[in-house]
Amino acid sequence: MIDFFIKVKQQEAQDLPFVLFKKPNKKKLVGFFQNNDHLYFAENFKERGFVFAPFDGNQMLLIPKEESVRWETKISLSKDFSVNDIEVASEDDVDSKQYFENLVRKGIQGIANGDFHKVVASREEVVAVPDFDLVTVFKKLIQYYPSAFCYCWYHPKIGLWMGATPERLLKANKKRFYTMALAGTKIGDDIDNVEWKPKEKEEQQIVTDFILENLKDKTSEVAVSSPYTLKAGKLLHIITDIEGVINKNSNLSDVVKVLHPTPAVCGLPKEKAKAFILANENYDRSYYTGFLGELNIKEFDKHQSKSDLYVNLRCMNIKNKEAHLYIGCGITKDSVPEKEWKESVNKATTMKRVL
Ligand SMILES: C=C(O[C@H]1C=CC=C(C(=O)O)[C@@H]1O)C(=O)O
Repeated sequence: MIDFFIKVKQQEAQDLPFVLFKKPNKKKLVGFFQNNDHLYFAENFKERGFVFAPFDGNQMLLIPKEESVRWETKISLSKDFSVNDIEVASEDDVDSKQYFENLVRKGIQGIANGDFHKVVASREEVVAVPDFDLVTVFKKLIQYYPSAFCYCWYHPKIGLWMGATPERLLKANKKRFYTMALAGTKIGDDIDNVEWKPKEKEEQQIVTDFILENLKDKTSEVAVSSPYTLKAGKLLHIITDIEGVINKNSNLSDVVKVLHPTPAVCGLPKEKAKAFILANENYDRSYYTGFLGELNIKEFDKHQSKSDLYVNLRCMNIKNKEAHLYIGCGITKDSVPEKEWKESVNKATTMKRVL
């Protein structure tokens, strides 16, 4: 069998769609290589393949299982992969900083007016990448972020996206499901010695409550963990695990509709926060804060099909020798615009480190 990355290069040379991905804390790298350049869509979550869905709208792209070949390989993670911290906030950022801080202020005002409890404000940052090489960058991504879902997705009619996300949207195996409530951000890597402030704890509890409340009539036997700290590169977040059973009269599609877009990427209540985002952010989120992953995939030796979907965070779109990075921050009544800007700068380094 030829080398996995030679297969990737061949697919790239033929300008055909593909996706490469590695799940959190796993060493298996998987590729779905589509046989033609059609654009396929998933409509009802009954399809099989790899789905790539935008933040807004229902056009979920699909690399169908029956129109692609699946490859896998084992990767070895080098133990001390040293990641240099890079200075990112510069004078050039003054306009973006001002724009973003104003957006945060508007969000805080919306909360004060009672329009919503929480909203996620985001921005786009463009970095020149004249010598971009997909395989080199993807290899760094999987080395730097072993605990993330790392992916590289390409379609000649849509473009190239890459990311390393800490947020799982939904894992479903027949009727059993798992999801997480994620919120709060701190710089650091010591998960045992982190002190979360009441503001962050409260922000995360709101997310857990939202998920439980909204899944109530679609699921049963729901179990909830205590909140704990999750490491995502140089950042830490609070998460709560939630699992249970999807009711007989509900299905995967119903559960995804409840969860997406999650309060970690949109806000609460969902529709009002979404309307604020669409009206006030000065760019189109496109696939950032959408979701992606395997849909109804049967593993080699097992008979059950599984879906495993992630939220498209800490990601970038490569076009015309530029990397478009996307970064967002959860805004609550206690947010401070300058601090939220700094948090967005820290989050942007997740992708900048691999470029
Ligand atoms: C929206 C993003 O992060 C979300 C996920 C975790 C923590 C978040 C926060 O603390 O604001 C965000 O809700 C992003 O990284 O672009």
